[in-house]
Amino acid sequence: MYSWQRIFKSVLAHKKLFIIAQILALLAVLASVPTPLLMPLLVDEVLLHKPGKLLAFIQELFGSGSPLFYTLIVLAMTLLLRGIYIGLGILQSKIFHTISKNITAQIRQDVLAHLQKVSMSEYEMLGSGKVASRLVSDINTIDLFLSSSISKLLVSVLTLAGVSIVLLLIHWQLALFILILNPFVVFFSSRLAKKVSKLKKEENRAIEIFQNSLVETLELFEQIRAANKEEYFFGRLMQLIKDLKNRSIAFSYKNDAGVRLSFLVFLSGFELFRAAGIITVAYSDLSIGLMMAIFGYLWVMMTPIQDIINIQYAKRSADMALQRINKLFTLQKEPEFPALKNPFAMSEKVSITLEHVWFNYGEKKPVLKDITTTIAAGKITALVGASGSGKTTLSRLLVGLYVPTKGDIFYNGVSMQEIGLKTIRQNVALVLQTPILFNDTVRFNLTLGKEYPEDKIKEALQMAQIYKVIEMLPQGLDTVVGKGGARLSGGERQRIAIARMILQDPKVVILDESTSAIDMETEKLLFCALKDFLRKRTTILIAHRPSTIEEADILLFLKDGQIVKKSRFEEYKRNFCIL
Ligand SMILES: Nc1ncnc2c1ncn2[C@@H]1O[C@H](COP(=O)(O)OP(=O)(O)OP(=O)(O)O)[C@@H](O)[C@H]1O
Repeated sequence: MYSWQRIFKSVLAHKKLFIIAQILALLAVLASVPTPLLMPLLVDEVLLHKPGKLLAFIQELFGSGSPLFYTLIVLAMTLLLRGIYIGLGILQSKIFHTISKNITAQIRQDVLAHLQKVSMSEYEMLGSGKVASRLVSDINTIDLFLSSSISKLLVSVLTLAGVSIVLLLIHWQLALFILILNPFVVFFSSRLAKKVSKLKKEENRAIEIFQNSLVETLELFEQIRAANKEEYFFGRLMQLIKDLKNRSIAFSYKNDAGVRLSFLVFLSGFELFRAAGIITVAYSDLSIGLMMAIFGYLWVMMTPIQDIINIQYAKRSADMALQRINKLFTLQKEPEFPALKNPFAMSEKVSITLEHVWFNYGEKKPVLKDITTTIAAGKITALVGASGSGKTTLSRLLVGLYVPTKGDIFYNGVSMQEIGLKTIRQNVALVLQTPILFNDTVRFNLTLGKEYPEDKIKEALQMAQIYKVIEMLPQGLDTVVGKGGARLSGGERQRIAIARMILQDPKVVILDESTSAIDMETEKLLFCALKDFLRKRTTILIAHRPSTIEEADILLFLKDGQIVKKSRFEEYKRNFCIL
């Protein structure tokens, strides 16, 4: 979880950079504070012929001259100081941005590192749009606040302090009047900021809902069109756009009104101070030049005050963004079992034993109920059962995507709790019915980034009965398959997934309806080619087509989450009608 305390600790972790930037900020302020004083002093000392310290300073350095000479010298000094101020400002802002980008990149990495370990059940509840918006816009909001606050807050406070000192030295009564009124501006603005933040929250919620719905509609577009439901789904999106628009209007104009109102307060104060300045000149010894300098300082004060106000706005948005990011950190991780033993390394073939295995998704009723059975090593076991009986759930447990709610699973007699889920997933491969491919090349979809010799890839493709298809593609193995593998047929995608599994060379193979989209003839060829490969391993076949499970040595019958029968295929065929 990230708190502001933790984030600012990370800022301080960049100690060296942070100190350099603070020194630059201090120097920038030192260069900027005296600047507004220079030109107005010329009014008194040159125009009104009351020579003072500035003129004496110029004469000592550059000698005496005409009013034009003095004005040009002061102009040059003013521009130089302003140039130094801007230059130092750019440097320090670069440093502060580097610090804040480092921190936000770290937050992004930490969120991703957490998501990587989140349990599957939590992951299923997450919308990808939701996570994307949190990782992109919420972290940007934090970045905006961080970079503006750490870079501008100190400069603003120092500038205000410096200006206050100069004003007090010029005319303390007028200065007190200005300085006492200014906090009211800040207070009034922060009250406005609070009100606006509520609307911002609603706007963000509307953005999130719209984004989730948009992503889902676009992803399922083909199904939506096939079901003739474009109007319904796109109509829903239109409604969400309207909702978003209304909330955005409410937020943006009120936000704008808030900013303008606070500016109005400032401007009113500004005019009031100017009036007070003229009165002070009329009734005290304040010179016209110094009055003009005070007017100049009023402008100088405007930027830091506005910056402080904006930082408050940014802080409120960033608070909410941080809350949403922290919600991602509350997602439960999958259990981390220590990798104490590796039964897969010990022997060629692996048996699997389930002991009183129960499983339920979240708070729902159990899907698997007290399953105790053994899946023999080196055999092909078919899992048979009605739709919804729990076959896929069982295979997810065997591959270590979920862990049993109660009971345990043993591989060659070693509990999964001593093997670790990572080792299990390395050695147990699950091929799904509808594999979704990466929008990348066929090669990447086969290897997932791991290096394999070309002949191994070819062999896997041949075994999976997909080599000829790939050969015909315009760029062969380097052809990009489209989003989710859209440029390939369902059966081709299934065979690519099987080829990937062959390359992975697992000890246990689970084929969950993974040949359902392949014609029976190719399926037969596939199983013939896979025969030797599967015989050297432990295989679990899930299929509804009797022809697919013909090769199985043993059939396990699942009904309502329980194993109700174990038999051979011949027996199954004989009792088909009874079952
Ligand atoms: N991620 C999930 N969250 C909640 N419930 C789930 C989830 N996946 C499956 N279920 C429920 O678990 C039960 C078993 O589903 P499972 O997919 O394991 O059945 P199956 O035997 O493989 O079915 P099919 O033959 O149709 O693929 C079903 O009632 C299903 O609604």
